[in-house]
Amino acid sequence: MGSKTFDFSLYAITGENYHPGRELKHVMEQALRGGADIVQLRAKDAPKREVLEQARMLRELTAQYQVPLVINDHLDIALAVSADGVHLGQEDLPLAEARAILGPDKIIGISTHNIAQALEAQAGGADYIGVGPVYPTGTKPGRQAVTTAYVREAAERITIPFVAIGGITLDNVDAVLEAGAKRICAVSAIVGSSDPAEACRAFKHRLREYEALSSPDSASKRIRVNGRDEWTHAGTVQELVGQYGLQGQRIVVELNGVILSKDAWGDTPVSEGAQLELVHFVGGG
Ligand SMILES: Cc1ncc(COP(=O)(O)OP(=O)(O)O)c(N)n1
Ligand SMILES: Cc1nc(C(=O)O)sc1CCOP(=O)(O)O
Ligand SMILES: [Mg+2]
Repeated sequence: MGSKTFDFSLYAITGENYHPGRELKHVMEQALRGGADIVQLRAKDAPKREVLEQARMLRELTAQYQVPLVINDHLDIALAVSADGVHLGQEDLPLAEARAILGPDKIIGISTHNIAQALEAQAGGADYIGVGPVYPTGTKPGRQAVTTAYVREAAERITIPFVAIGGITLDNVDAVLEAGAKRICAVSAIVGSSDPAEACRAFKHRLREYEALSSPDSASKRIRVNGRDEWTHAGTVQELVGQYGLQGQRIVVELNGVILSKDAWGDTPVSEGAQLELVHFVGGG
């Protein structure tokens, strides 16, 4: 992925401690199949050489799914594997220094825990900020939760993309979306799930529902997808496929009972009342 045009709603972060006995590649591929639309490699305990190998593997995997890869903490590894960017916390290399090293085209995300830090990161040219930890989490034990009050404040005052993070699960995500988050991030609720693909699909479903609810404008269309009523802003079938996190995957699209060739997706409008079947083939070969 060469350019910085990126947007996302579901951000998946690695966390090897959460899936003993299951390979990192397998777990993250499941997350991508389920619709994660940005991936971060976060390996706090591994030796640097191992982090580099994991980064190489994830670079290849995320490229297959046309999803950006961000490296936590390590700018050198991000550069070595041509990752799309880095994520830095308040104790890490400052944004200005990171930008000077990485240049304007790489994504830089900054963790923030209060609105002053968020405004500073925004003014300093961050591409997105993390807002958290919204809830207490075993992934960062001992960190005080900022609660949904900070999510609400970020939604009111921050104009760059922000992603809510920390203790977010399928049981509490509605409150986070209700507070105004349009992007959410999870470690344990995705990679610690016995079915990361299904966890991602469920998160994406909630994100889509809130997106449609929060912007009931004239572009919102009622459609039926795989037997369920949904709202969408997608103009074309291609956009709809992206909205479902299925870009780059092996799928067949049936629109109003007719199978649509992939070449036609970009030119075929999604109209009010359209009935779609998105048939997703799982497995290799
Ligand atoms: C998307 C996102 N938000 C916040 C963090 C936390 O970064 P940081 O504060 O530097 O803590 P560590 O992850 O390095 O322990 C993140 N990684 N990603
Ligand atoms: C890595 C991280 N950063 C946070 C922050 O608030 O900056 S919260 C967090 C942990 C996220 O993991 P889980 O989804 O398992 O709670
Ligand atoms: Mg860090």
